[in-house]
Parts: sequence; structure tokens; C-alpha cells
Amino acid sequence: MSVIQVQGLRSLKGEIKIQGSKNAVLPIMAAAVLHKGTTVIHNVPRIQDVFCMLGILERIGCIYSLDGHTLTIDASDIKCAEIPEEYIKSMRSSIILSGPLLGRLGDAVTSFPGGCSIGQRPIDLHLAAFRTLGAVIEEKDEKLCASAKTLVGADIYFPFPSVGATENALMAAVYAKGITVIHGAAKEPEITSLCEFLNNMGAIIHGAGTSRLAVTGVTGLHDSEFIVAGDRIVAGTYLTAVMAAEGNVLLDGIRPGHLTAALSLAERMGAELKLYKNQLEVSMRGRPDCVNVVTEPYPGFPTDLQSQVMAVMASGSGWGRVEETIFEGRFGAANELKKLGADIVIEGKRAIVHGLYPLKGNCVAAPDLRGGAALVVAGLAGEGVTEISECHHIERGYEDICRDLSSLGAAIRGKE
Ligand SMILES: CC(=O)N[C@H]1[C@@H](OP(=O)(O)OP(=O)(O)OC[C@H]2O[C@@H](n3ccc(=O)[nH]c3=O)[C@H](O)[C@@H]2O)O[C@H](CO)[C@@H](O)[C@@H]1O
Ligand SMILES: C=C(OP(=O)(O)O)C(=O)O
Repeated sequence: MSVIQVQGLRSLKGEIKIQGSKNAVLPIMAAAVLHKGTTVIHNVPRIQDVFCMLGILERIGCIYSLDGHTLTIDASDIKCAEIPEEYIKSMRSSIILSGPLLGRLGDAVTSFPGGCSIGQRPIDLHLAAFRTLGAVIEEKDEKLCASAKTLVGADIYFPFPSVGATENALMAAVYAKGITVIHGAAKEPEITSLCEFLNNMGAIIHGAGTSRLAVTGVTGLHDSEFIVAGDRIVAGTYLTAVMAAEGNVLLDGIRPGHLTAALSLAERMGAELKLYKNQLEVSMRGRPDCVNVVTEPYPGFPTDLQSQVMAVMASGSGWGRVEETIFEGRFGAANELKKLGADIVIEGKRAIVHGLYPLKGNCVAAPDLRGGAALVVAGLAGEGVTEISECHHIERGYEDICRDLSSLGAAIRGKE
């Protein structure tokens, strides 16, 4: 699917099951490499990033089967410690395989992933963590080679929380001799779920969900089975869809407690919410109010929902300010939203949004994964047809956004 067409101004109604989490499943798939045996993972979303990770796992020697949403990975025989460059280019988070490869084989070869459309995204903290555990890192022919005869547990200090660096440090530390303590760890629910997954396969990790993680090195892991949690960012995206289109929808299969900051923002904007253990009901009548929002590491408001909230405000009422503090280039959706008639002024890391309703359907291009989802959300509040190209970005993280929103009554379809 390369193009999505949305005919706006229809309210949404119904119930939707939220797919498994991209940001939880990718490190879990990488962590499966640590174990010389079989791992079964349930609720795996069928998204492009998962297929890309499967491509890498196959190239390094894993055998896998994906049956519906259940993935079995046999990592008994890892043949190669190198992450192929073409995969690093198509999925930046392939870098999270370097920790498990280093831990399992004592070697990991990757290359600098480079900048992407949302920011530079350096990997200095990942490399510093490997060095602290005793790895030597060399740059050869634009490749980065990390190696260590033995990794030794140590204190790793992160100056600010990085999700990927915390995951890499955790996975590299699983087989390190002695105790590793990660200070300044990221606290995202996906880190907690990685800790649960690793402990379930025999690792010893304490402190999940806090900024101090302690890993006691082990000498072996065992076969295991794990269920991936629902995707809080996909749920948050559909929450913004209901706010833009108006209506009443039940989002099933997520923990509302993982979306606290986004839910309190939605309430400030006028949404009515009912929270259940694994479900969230959202109702929106009338136009959402524009408010001020700042992205922050978890438990703050997530950067991965910033573009979608900007789309809601663009079609809301009043003035609001969106401040992006995590990635320096994450306002790519703003220029496209302007083509739909949105009134947005960017001032450095702040965007001032003046709500206007309805937006006007037009042709736009998805700038990145969440920016693309934001354009779909804006299209729901647009008069006429919004046509979004470059939808391969959206497919990185959404199993089938057209299927999901059309089941709620949206007039939306994908085209090749
Ligand atoms: C697959 C996955 O889980 N992706 C998520 C992960 O990305 P990712 O793990 O790449 O994001 P990080 O948490 O590492 O990035 C946070 C900030 O730290 C900076 N940084 C990071 C590493 C490093 O070595 N040096 C450095 O300076 C980044 O440029 C960014 O400014 O967390 C982001 C922040 O919640 C989310 O938007 C992404 O959806
Ligand atoms: C930025 C994102 O993902 P990634 O880190 O995989 O690019 C995202 O999920 O919004």
C-alpha cells in the first residue's frame, strides 16, 4: 500500500482490538538471540519493522516461523555477528541487536545508522555502555566492530534516558560476569516488558520500571514463551483519531495506565474517557480544545504521539503550543498539515497551532511513521478527500490502519 485516501467528516463508532507493540516486540526479538534454543512470542504485530527484524535474524542464522501473530525463533545456531547494512538503513532500531550479539558471541558488527527524518539519533550511549562492560569498539571500513573476550559487570551511567541504549546495555549485561547496574535507565513500559521477557528466560534483572536496573550475570538461558503487550502508541493514535473525527470508541487490549500523560492531555482537550483494566473508552463531542503540550521521556507525554496530537489541534478550536524535546527534527508533519489548511507556525522546537475546522482535503506525503499517522488523523477532520502518499512509513508500525479505522466507520482505503 503506497497511498491512503480518506474521505473526512464521518464520526467513528465501535470497538477495536489494538495490535501488539512495535517497540516492545523489536527488542524482544533481538533478545531471543541471546538464547541457544527456542523462544515463542505471541501477539506479534504483522508490521514492516517486524518483517525487517525477521530478515536480519534469518541472515545471522536464526530459523523462525510466523504463524498468524505467533512467532517462534530458534537461535541455536548463530552463524554471523554482522547486522547487514541494508537492514540498518531501512530500520534504525536494528542497532538493538548489537547488545545481544555481543553478549552471546563476544562480537557484534554494525555500522553507524546515521540520521533519519526525525533527528540525528546518535548511538554514543549504546557504545559507551558496551565499553563500560569491557568491549573494545573499532571502526573499520565504515563498520563498527564491538568485541570482548569476556564482558564484566559494571556501573553504567546514562546522562539522560535512552530507550535503545538501556535495552542494549541490559541485553549485553545478561551474560556479563558479576553485577551490572544501569543508572539513569529509561522507564518506558517496553523496557519493563523486555526485563520481564529476559527474566522469564532465566536472566536476573531487578528494578524494572525504575531508573536503576541491576543485572546479575548468568551462564545460560532456557526456552520460553511470552505475550507482547498491546501497542500504547497505536492506541494513542486511535484515541487522537476519535478526537479528530468525533464519536465513541472502545480500544481493547491495552493498559490505560501506560498512557496516563496522553489521557490527561485528551481530557484537557475535551475528550471523555472511561478506563478499564485492559480497555479504554473514548468519547468526543464537538471540537477539541487546543492546549499546550511538551514531549518528555516516560512517564511524560510521548514524542511518538506528538504529530498525531498536533493534527487534532490543527482541526480543533483556539490556540495551542506543542514543544518537542526528544527529537530535534520531529515536525515533519507540520508542513503537510499546512497543505490541508492547518495554521501552524514552527519556532525552533515549538509549534504554535491555531485550530481551524474543517481542514481541506488535499494530496500530502507521509514524512515518517507517526507523521504519516497524523495525516490520516487530520484527513478524518478534512472536507473532501485527503490522499496520503509514502505510506510505507505508516506500514513500519501499523498493521492495517485502513482496516482498523474503516471498522469504526471511517471512509478510508489503501491503494498500491
Ligand atoms: C524501537 C523503539 O523503541 N523506538 C523508540 C525509542 O527510540 P530510541 O531508542 O532510538 O530513542 P532514545 O530514547 O534512544 O532517544 C532519546 C534521545 O536520546 C538521544 N540519544 C540516544 C541514544 C544515544 O546513544 N545518544 C543520544 O543522544 C536521541 O537522539 C534522542 O534525542 O525511543 C524513542 C523515544 O521515546 C521513541 O520515539 C521510539 O519510538
Ligand atoms: C520513532 C519511532 O520508531 P523507531 O525508533 O523505530 O524509528 C516510532 O515508533 O515512532
